Amino acid sequence: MTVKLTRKEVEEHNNNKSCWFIIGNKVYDVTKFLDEHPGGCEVLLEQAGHDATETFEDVGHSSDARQMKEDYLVGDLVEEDHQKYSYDRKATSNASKTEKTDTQPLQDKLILGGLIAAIVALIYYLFTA
Ligand code: HEM
Repeated sequence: MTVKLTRKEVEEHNNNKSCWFIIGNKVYDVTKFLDEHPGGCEVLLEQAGHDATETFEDVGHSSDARQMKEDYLVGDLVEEDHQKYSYDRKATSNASKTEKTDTQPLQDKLILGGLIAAIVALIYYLFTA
């Protein structure tokens, strides 16, 4: 079973003896990773006890880095402390993009139908002229 934590509990782990932060409503303990982080320990300590989602995303971490962070997972935030992130909004706007492409086949059919009608009209015109 996953451990459920509150933002308040995470806030207490805000130093180099115990450094936790939140990424995407999940809690990570990076105390042991501080000296290994390729971006340096300072940036991690700045986020200690806070929500590091936006900064983590802004850096554009590699998929290896994303995978790596799961080694430091300690638990999930309780439902009440969940937050909507701007990358969720991005995800929704991507979803509406998908909706747009969903209507694409209909547009394609209309264009194709128009073309066929034009060709039929041309043949009819040639034969009756
Ligand atoms: C558990 C969480 C994290 C893991 C596992 C992680 C891992 C990594 C890794 C593997 C890299 C090397 C480049 C790459 O592969 O993308 C990196 C670079 C970096 N990370 Fe993190 N990181 C974490 C959290 C953060 C946070 C919260 C920040 C906040 C600012 C941050 C800032 C940076 C910066 C500034 C670089 C250097 C980018 C560069 O020099 O190109 N990281 N991180």
